[in-house]
Amino acid sequence: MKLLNVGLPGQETPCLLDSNNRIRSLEGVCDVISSDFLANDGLQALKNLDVDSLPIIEKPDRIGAPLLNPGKIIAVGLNYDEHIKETGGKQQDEPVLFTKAVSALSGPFDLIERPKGATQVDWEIELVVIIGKPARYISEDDAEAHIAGFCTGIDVSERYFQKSRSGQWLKGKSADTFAPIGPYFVTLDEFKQYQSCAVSLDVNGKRMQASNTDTMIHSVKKLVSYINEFMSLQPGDLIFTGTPEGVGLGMNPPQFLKAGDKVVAEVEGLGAQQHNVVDYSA
Ligand SMILES: O=C(O)C/C=C\CC(=O)C(=O)O
Repeated sequence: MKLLNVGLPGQETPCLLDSNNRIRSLEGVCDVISSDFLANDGLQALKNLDVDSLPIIEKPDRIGAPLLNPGKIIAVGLNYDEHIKETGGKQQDEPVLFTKAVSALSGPFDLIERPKGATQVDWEIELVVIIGKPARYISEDDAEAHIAGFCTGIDVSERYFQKSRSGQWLKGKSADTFAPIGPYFVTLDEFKQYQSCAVSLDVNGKRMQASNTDTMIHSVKKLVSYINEFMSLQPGDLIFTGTPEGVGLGMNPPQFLKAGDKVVAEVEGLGAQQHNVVDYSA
């Protein structure tokens, strides 16, 4: 099943994408697709639905993030060899984890806003895991039982804030609009190929990132289990699984986003996002 939320921020309603890629409303059938929806076994309630009877939405006002109100966003750094090389780093003994503020969440066609004082806003296409069931100290073998599905995401990053403002990476990873996800969330039963899908990102029509999740250093199952060593996971929690090579920081000279740029990002099978970049204005 492909699930999405449609509507202006704060007024989203639940929808699904049918087999002809038409958006159909789930209003009155279930609540908005959110951490509460997953915690309340919302996916189970959608089984045996008569999709053809659901009203079609021809022109949605806006497509929102396909999972609202995540309790936390955990992200993985340096999870592809070529990306480690381009940043001049070396592989760490264990996965690198950081958080992104939940207020960074945004929709798949929303603006990416360069925060006040930003000079080095960078792109990072990523496969995003959506947790479906509570998880505590689970093994890699059990990880899939706790995954609801996947979506496309961009780990937008302000490199100066991340690397030169002291302390943890989260300073550069958390501005509003820095975690766009969607356009839809594909449930695990329809997306078993998560460890073998193409990922790409273009800036102003030029391909910057092109890789495949089969080159991740730490697999999705490993990451879910590894994160669980340090914290429990709850329905709706998001895991950004790391970006491959081709970020602006790795270019010579480095290249960053400026107002007016256009970013297109896609994980194969999970849909494409498109964003215009603007500067923060009060
Ligand atoms: O130079 C570093 O220390 C790391 C720079 C970028 C890595 C990153 O942000 C990631 O998510 O991976």
